[in-house]
Amino acid sequence: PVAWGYEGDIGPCNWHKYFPKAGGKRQSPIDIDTSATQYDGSFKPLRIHYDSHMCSSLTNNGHTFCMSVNSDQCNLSGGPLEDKYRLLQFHCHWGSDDTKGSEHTVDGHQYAAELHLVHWNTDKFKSADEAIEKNQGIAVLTAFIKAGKEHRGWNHVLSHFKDIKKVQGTSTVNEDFNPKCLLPENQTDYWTYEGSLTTPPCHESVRFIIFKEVVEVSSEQLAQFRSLCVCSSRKRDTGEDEHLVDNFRPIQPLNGRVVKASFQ
Ligand SMILES: CCN[C@H]1CN(CCOCC)S(=O)(=O)c2sc(S(N)(=O)=O)cc21
Ligand SMILES: [Zn+2]
Repeated sequence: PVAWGYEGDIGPCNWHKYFPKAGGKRQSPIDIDTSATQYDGSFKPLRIHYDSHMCSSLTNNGHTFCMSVNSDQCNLSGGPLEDKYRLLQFHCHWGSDDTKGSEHTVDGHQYAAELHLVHWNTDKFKSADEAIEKNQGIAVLTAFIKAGKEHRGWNHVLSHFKDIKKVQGTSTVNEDFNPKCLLPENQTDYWTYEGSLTTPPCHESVRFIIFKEVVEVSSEQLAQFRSLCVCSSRKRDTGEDEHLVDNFRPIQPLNGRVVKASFQ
């Protein structure tokens, strides 16, 4: 597999050389210009049904932490979606400090981090591997994160981070944990548009659903995101660990796409 990252020669400006979709016309993330969004009154209520007995495993894949879920009871439908989608995994993007880290921006404002709950279309496709390449294959529920009061739900995830500090570390999460607790209270106000995976291979298969309400976590909790390392061994020369930070892709051209709003 081709190595890619967020800085230097393997950074986002060069992804298109090995991952041609990265140069496509409906790429993500984007800036949400709230003066140009269009209210769509036709959306049905979003239906987010997760069970909390889903056993899952947390991995550091060198690009983010990834909580993979293997429960067929975690489903998403309604809102702008025509089909039923199943939760595959969730992960985040964050910065080297609290002033940056989100992938999408709102009127040019970047948040400290961004949560992605990734779902695949089980009505149209037989596997996630198939769905990630197809239009309408993926739906990503997205919440912005800012520094503020401590978020107790996040501690269930962060308590496993010591096991995944190094790349390819994996930890099994068995306790009753429902990822719905990571979403904002208001789940009726969101923006939505058609985009892509924000990492290689950048398939243009994603419907983003981005909540307007921002979730607060403490600065100490954000610092724990930054405790993850990007490699499995110590850096050769300095002997220092290289920490996983600024794992967000720059915003991409809208190319005429319209961002819809579920609220006026
Ligand atoms: C580091 C690789 N990130 C990929 C991994 N997956 C692709 C391969 O899937 C195999 C079944 S994914 O579909 O889970 C996915 S969603 C997003 S994002 N940031 O746009 O929400 C990135 C990625
Ligand atoms: Zn993501």
